[in-house]
Amino acid sequence: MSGAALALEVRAKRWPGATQPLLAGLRLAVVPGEFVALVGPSGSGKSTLLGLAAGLDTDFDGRIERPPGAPGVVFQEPRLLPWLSALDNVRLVLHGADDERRARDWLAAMGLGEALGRRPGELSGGMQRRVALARAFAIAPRWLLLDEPFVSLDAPVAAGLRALLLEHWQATRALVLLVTHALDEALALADRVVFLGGRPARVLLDHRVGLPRPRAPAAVARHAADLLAAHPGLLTGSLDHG
Ligand SMILES: Nc1ncnc2c1ncn2[C@@H]1O[C@H](COP(=O)(O)OP(=O)(O)OP(=O)(O)O)[C@@H](O)[C@H]1O
Repeated sequence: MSGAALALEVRAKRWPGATQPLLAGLRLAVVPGEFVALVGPSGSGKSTLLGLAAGLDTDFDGRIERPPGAPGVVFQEPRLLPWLSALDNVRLVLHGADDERRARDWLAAMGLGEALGRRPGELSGGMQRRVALARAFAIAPRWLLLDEPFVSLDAPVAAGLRALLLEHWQATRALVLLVTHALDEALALADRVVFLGGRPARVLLDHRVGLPRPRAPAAVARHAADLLAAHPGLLTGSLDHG
């Protein structure tokens, strides 16, 4: 595996108190420049796996190779510092003389140019998520870990942010691992969609999307229908793995 890839090998991940591992026998590699979406039913361990990838959780049996540098991470909860303005939440991760300008530019790109001085408590949930995205992109990371970054946003806002993510990914060729429960979102964005499921959870299917970009919603919907027809039970994690 190339030194800049993300390679996850999880022989077993068990949370304290659980009778059986949540994840077992799971292997997943993402190469530089690749966009991989991780899809699976609620509770299948997607966020747990992202925590292992990020190195935030080291309590597991297995091995992880990471790309150099810190990842840009967006959690399900925006995790902003409540006492800092939107601008300062982004500036916090930046260094250098032009940190304020870069933070302003990223927040403006997220449509938050008017909200720079507001604290997280004065922002809607969707606006807080956009600050978290700006913070993740602003460090120009070689790798991005995104946990349901577009969930519970208004549809047009989510669509705009997906387009921004794709633009950023294409410009930087960062490696992206995106957790989502939405198959259409995964197929619209990713090069590969990796389906988790079973108990303990493992990779049920590693699917190369192969649709040309840009991807029209109708083409994505057709691809999703074909995939589900070929693999019934894929989204409930009950695929017969043979
Ligand atoms: N900090 C924790 N301590 C103990 N158990 C945990 C912890 N975090 C997660 N779990 C357990 O792991 C299971 C899977 O959680 P996880 O959030 O990884 O799944 P998920 O696939 O991301 O789910 P969702 O799609 O609902 O976000 C949970 O049902 C819970 O039992």
